[in-house]
Amino acid sequence: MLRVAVPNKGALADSAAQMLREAGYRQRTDSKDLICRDQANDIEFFYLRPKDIATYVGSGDLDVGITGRDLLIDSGAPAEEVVDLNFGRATFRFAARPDDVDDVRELGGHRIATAYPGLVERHLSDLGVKAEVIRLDGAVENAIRLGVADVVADVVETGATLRQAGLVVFGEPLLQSSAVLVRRIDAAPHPQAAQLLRRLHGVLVARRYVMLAYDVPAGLLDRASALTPGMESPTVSPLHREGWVAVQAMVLREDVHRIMDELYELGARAILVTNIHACRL
Ligand SMILES: Nc1ncnc2c1ncn2[C@@H]1O[C@H](COP(=O)(O)OP(=O)(O)OP(=O)(O)O)[C@@H](O)[C@H]1O
Ligand SMILES: O=P(O)(O)OC[C@H]1O[C@H](OP(=O)(O)OP(=O)(O)O)[C@H](O)[C@@H]1O
Ligand SMILES: [Mg+2]
Repeated sequence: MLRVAVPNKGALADSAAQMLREAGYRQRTDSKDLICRDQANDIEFFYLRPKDIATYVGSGDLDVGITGRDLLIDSGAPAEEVVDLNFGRATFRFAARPDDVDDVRELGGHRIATAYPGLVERHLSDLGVKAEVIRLDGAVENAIRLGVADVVADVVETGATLRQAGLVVFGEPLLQSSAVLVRRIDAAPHPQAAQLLRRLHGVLVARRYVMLAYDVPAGLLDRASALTPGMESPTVSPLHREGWVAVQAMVLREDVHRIMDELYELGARAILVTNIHACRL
């Protein structure tokens, strides 16, 4: 049975459970449950703090897990990213009072408060900067106001928390983070892990693409196909009406309205868009 770590609460928990549901797996119905066994798929989910997930996976106690890229790096665990799951996007940045520090090269000798000390220390050592890293559990923006630190290093999503604390970001982001599937480095192949990965890929594709169907005069098929090349090639079926064909192809969701306009101008009609619920490519 495959043992999978899933965030139990916080910024990644709901989206992770939603994605696993879309991939056809059973998920807990009570947010207090810490384990959910999906017998039919031979897989067991363990709900854990996202900060601990890379540690469990790196030690081999669990086979794979969903966590943040920043948390994976922070842990220093022997685990690696298998796929970007395209949710929980955030940047990880330095911030300080305006007109205080505004360049990472000026960080030497400063006190940096963070809940991600492993990530920050690694970054500073890569830059060759010697600073004091103060490990806090959260609400790190307050550390400056309270005189505990001069700089914070934290997750920034909308920037609202920093703004309210009167802080501004400086320097390049340390990292662009998002939710990722992780496994132990050098993990042996596992059939259920391969199935999980295939299903998650299916969800990612189903979210990014829609199915486009339209009718077009056969003489315009080449030009229409160039607009909708699909994955391998569009499906073309005969229509009862002489000289017309029906076409079906996957297109990127973000492009669909532009493509529909172009198809209509070309002469295509009955242009329909439908969602894809799941797929294996
Ligand atoms: N707005 C956000 N705040 C915090 N973390 C976020 C946000 N958006 C995405 N993330 C990502 O979520 C992960 C942190 O999740 P975690 O559950 O530990 O933090 P949290 O939601 O702040 O929960 P808590 O503060 O209750 O521990 C990181 O990978 C981080 O990059
Ligand atoms: O850029 P924003 O959209 O404001 O989001 C980022 C903020 O949200 C998180 O804090 P959280 O509310 O989880 O509190 P915490 O610091 O106690 O973890 C994170 O630590 C940042 O402070
Ligand atoms: Mg938090």
